[in-house]
Amino acid sequence: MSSSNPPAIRRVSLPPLHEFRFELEPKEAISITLLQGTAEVFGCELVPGQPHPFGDEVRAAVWTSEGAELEVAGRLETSYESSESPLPSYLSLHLALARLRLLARPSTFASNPNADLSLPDDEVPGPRMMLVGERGAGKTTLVKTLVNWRTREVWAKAGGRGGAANGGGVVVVNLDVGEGGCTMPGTTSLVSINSLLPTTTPVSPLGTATSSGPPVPFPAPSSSEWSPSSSIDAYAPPVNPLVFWHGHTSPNEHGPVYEQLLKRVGKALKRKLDEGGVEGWKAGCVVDTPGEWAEKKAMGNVSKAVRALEINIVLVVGNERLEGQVRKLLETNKTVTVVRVPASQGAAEDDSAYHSRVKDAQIRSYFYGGPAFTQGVLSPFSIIVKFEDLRIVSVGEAADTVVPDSALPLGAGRIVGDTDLVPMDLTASRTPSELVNKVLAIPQAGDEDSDEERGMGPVLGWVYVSAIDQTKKKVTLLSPLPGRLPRKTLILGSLDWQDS
Ligand SMILES: Nc1ncnc2c1ncn2[C@@H]1O[C@H](COP(=O)(O)OP(=O)(O)OP(=O)(O)O)[C@@H](O)[C@H]1O
Repeated sequence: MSSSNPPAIRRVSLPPLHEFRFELEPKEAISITLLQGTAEVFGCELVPGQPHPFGDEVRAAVWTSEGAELEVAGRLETSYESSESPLPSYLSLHLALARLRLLARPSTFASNPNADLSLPDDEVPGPRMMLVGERGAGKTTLVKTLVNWRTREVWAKAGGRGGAANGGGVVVVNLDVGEGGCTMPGTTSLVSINSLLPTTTPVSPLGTATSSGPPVPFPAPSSSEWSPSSSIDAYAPPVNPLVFWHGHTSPNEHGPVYEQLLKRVGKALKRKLDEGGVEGWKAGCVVDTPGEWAEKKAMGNVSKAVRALEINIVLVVGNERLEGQVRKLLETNKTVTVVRVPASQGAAEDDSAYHSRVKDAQIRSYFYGGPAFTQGVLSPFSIIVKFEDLRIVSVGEAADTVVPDSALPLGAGRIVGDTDLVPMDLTASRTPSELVNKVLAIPQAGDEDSDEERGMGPVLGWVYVSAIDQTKKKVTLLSPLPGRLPRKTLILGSLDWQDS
């Protein structure tokens, strides 16, 4: 332990099928040690005798199937035991998914050149499941839990840890631009998960795409307050996602761009599932969606995503009313099954201040690493770029400010298309206020590629605008890597952050 002051210690005897739920206040940090029995946090097992650190206002729960004795060290004001855990129904769902994966069968048409093409295709796809639920229903947590159980299942079959490296990992698709998942907020992403996803802080719940080398732990805090030691074993695992930049934290902002991204994600998912070998294809995908989609006015997005991602199971996380609405929405779609699980009473909608603190911490972690329990230290670089070496653009930005189509004279087109790139005038007087503190995406597509490919294609990473000097015609950027920018074109959205 990292300080001289001994921590408050308490024992928790958790009966079978109970949860020990806790919500940390900003200055609180605890460690939980499993003394007896078995227990897990969102599908990731606690290792007996090893202190597991938690901090940074995380809200989580330890669940036990057969009973557990826990030691909780550190100050913790809000915690309680609950006998009303939805985990048994989540476990039944996991078993049902495991069965569907067993029954999945690739088309014989692809492998048999002599197949009779007049017969119907005999492909039985694995589960491609999308979660729908209100904000704070626990969708991301359930995604994490199901993925962890899948990883443990594959490891058990392969005879031990790391077995999933041979394939069989589920593809996690994050359509919730409000949170980063494993990368920057304002993005949609796809990633095949083959490692356990521990919970230590609210940052990087689905792994981390930022580690560029072996993790270097943060130094222990110097305050006399006790704090648990961080453990590299409990870090969010490094993952390698394919990421598309929306640039905004609500799917309703620049809706047409978001819709285009859905189609891109759909195509990328097909490729990703094919690349994962037969076991990966059978494992299918789990898709996290924005809580906004559970509202009646935004629910149309559910059917759009079902079509774009070829979803065959829509999992409603919540009440029967929402289930009824989703069933009605999808009643003409015969290839989709709608099922429901209850939301966890431990899950709660995060208030906007908390949400914004987590968003800031997620952006910070991309550049500086951390929080200490979730990821090691990273050291970003400050780079100065001349105006002439930069082209900062927005995607279809001006389209929102022009009049609607219906108000245009007959035959006249819109000034800017939904996905056109609109360059920013770096010399304009309003530019510093619009640019400083913004996060800019670096497209994978090269400067010679089409506007559409740069604006809507996957991204390499991000830089942050620290300052602009219009007299010297230079922009100061914070970058995860030193040296020249890999692309001249950088894409602006509305994602901002204070590097303090
Ligand atoms: N069983 C539980 N006990 C305690 N806290 C929980 C539990 N399940 C989830 N939480 C917490 O509740 C909060 C909301 O959960 P989560 O982020 O999974 O919901 P969500 O439906 O994805 O929300 P959003 O739509 O806003 O993204 C999170 O802080 C999460 O850690």
